Amino acid sequence: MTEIGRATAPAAGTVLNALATGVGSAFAIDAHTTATVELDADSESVDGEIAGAPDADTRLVERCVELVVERFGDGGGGRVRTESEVPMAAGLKSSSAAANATVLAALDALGVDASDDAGDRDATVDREDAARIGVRAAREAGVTVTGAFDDASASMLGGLTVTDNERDEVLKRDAVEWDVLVWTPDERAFSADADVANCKRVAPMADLVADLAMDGEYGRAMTVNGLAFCAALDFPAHPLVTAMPRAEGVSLSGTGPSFVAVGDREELDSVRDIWNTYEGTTWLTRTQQTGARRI
Ligand SMILES: Nc1ncnc2c1ncn2[C@@H]1O[C@H](COP(=O)(O)OP(=O)(O)O)[C@@H](O)[C@H]1O
Ligand SMILES: O=C(O)C1=C[C@@H](OP(=O)(O)O)[C@@H](O)[C@H](O)C1
Repeated sequence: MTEIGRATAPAAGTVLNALATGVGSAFAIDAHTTATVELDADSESVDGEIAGAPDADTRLVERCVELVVERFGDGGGGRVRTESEVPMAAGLKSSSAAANATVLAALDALGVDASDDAGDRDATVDREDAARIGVRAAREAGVTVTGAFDDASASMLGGLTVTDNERDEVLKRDAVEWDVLVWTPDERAFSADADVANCKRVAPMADLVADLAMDGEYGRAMTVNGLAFCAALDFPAHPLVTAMPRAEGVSLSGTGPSFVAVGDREELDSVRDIWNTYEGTTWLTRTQQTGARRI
């Protein structure tokens, strides 16, 4: 018998890149990845497919299904297919969105409820733990440096999180209501290929960003993060400088190449006019508060 589950999870933008110190911060945005999982007791393996990207690496989502079946199921394999609005390897946490959607879809196929509502007595796994399954799969598939629990928790829970990626713990969670401007150049930058040694050199700035974020000064935190990581990862500073007078915060997102600016819509519209002259795609979205869910 085949059991089917479906779920969706949002992408995210960066406040603090965790590659310097292991502490990171991210916020969910309104662009989503959807996963459909079919579990089959007679099948021995899990086959992944990414819509529109036949050559992309499917090990992350296959491992997510395997880990869920190992922990909550009774053997077997199946199929997972993702469809995504999130550009892959562009710094917008496509990997976290795909992993979270897949974990929730696999749980859904097994009839396991995932909820972080303390009053929900039927919940078998809370959403933070569900995100940790995706983080484990990302480590095992080799698509991450720190595990990226910052990105995974923001995508799973919605809103903004600050996390310790060595312990996979949420240090702070907050709701943020921002318009978000994104510039995604055409090139791609896989996190696993990032210059980690150079990121570690900017650790004193990462500590400052963490302090600002823990104090709720997210905009200034982001901008300091942007200056530090553009320098460490050799990305241009001009998208930051042009946005700084108008945005509440602006940063390189993750290991790039996308940039994100947050603030008021009218101010971001004028930044958009400038970023529109850059090659690639400039788009407006909003922060997302509810995180991942089954559908
Ligand atoms: N829609 C998707 N379906 C399945 N796997 C995905 C999807 N999007 C991304 N991934 C996985 O995540 C990897 C990219 O991760 P990463 O370099 O961290 O980029 P990002 O910053 O977008 O998360 C891909 O190589 C692939 O393994
Ligand atoms: O692999 C990792 O451990 C991380 C990758 C980066 O994100 P991207 O995957 O978006 O580049 C970074 O922002 C995050 O804090 C940690």
